[in-house]
Amino acid sequence: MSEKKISLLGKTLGELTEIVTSLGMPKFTGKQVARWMYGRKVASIDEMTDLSLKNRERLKEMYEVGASAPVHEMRSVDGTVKYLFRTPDNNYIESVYIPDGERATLCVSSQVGCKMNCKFCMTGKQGFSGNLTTAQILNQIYSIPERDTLTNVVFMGMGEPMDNLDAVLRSLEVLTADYGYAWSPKRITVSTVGLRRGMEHFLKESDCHLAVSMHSPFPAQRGELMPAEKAFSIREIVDMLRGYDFSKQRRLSFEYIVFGGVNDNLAYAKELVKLVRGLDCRVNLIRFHAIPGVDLQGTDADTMLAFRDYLTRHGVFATIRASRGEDIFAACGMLSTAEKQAERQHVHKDKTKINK
Ligand SMILES: C[S@@+](CC[C@H](N)C(=O)[O-])C[C@H]1O[C@@H](n2cnc3c(N)ncnc32)[C@H](O)[C@@H]1O
Ligand code: SF4
Repeated sequence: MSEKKISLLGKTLGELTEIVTSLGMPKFTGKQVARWMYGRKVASIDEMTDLSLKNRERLKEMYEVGASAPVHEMRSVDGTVKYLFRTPDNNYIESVYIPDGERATLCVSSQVGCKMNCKFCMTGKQGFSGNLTTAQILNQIYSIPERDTLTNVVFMGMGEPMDNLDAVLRSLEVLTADYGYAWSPKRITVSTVGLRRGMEHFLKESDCHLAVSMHSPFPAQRGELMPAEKAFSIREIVDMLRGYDFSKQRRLSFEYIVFGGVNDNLAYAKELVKLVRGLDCRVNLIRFHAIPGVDLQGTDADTMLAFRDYLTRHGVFATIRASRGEDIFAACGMLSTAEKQAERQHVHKDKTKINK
């Protein structure tokens, strides 16, 4: 994305209409531009051939499509592909394409780094560098080669979506509106550590699925793993969620990384059942992807199965999430961290060369 021109990618129909009318074009041109952008997914304004040449030239003076291809990709033996996008300020964000039979899910990032500092997360270790714009969020979906095969999008990449909610909501509007991708909100899941104001706003403004990262049903232990617990605890989160209807289209799930010897015995399963009793939800058990310098490990397959079976027997629908892309820096934030480190070493080497 060039810095000089403004991206059309990420603009809502209202904004596109405002842009074209301010340039003296008729109102309906806004709809035409939206169709070229989100329906045809064009690479340039020149391709918008039902706009007059004069109008395309006028639009090009200040605007561009604003899509930019990934700078790096890593392919796993299991078909998973990790893409790395560069942001204008030379940071990196990751998106992961996960094919699975008839489904193809893209896991997208919402921020560069993250403020939440969860103990087990590589993105958290990076600290926070900035929010992604709506254009940068949508570009991850717009600019991968598999874009036309996607069936689902999950906001489970780098960053905390509820901490960049305006941009996330605008990207959800474009993905679900008739003028945009026209996807059902059932194809999209937004994952969060559980920020109160953000969740309330999200639940009011969107019909997409919600996933809450739980990782422990005990507030004290959760607080050690996830500092956000101290601002709004898992008990308060669950109480708040009881006020919403998840029995119909919208789904509520809890993510639970099963750490060996930390939160994997049945006392935790028992407390989890107690915590979510009466709430329409499911629990996804996740394998931990080890990250350097953190004294946590995953649990074994039998313990994971026993945990799932306990939940299921006690009325909580639970699944074990298949671990994908183990061979390509599976943990979110690993690839972008590696890229940034390599770049720093390169700069360092270049500087030492100059100094010699
Ligand atoms: C990277 S976060 C992004 C969304 C949001 N910030 C959140 O925490 O829910 C998506 C999911 O990945 C999980 N996660 C983070 N680091 C992980 C790791 N090393 N192994 C497995 N899952 C991890 C998080 O707990 C969360 O459930
Ligand atoms: S798990 Fe989510 S909230 Fe926690 S540091 Fe990572 S990206 Fe941020």
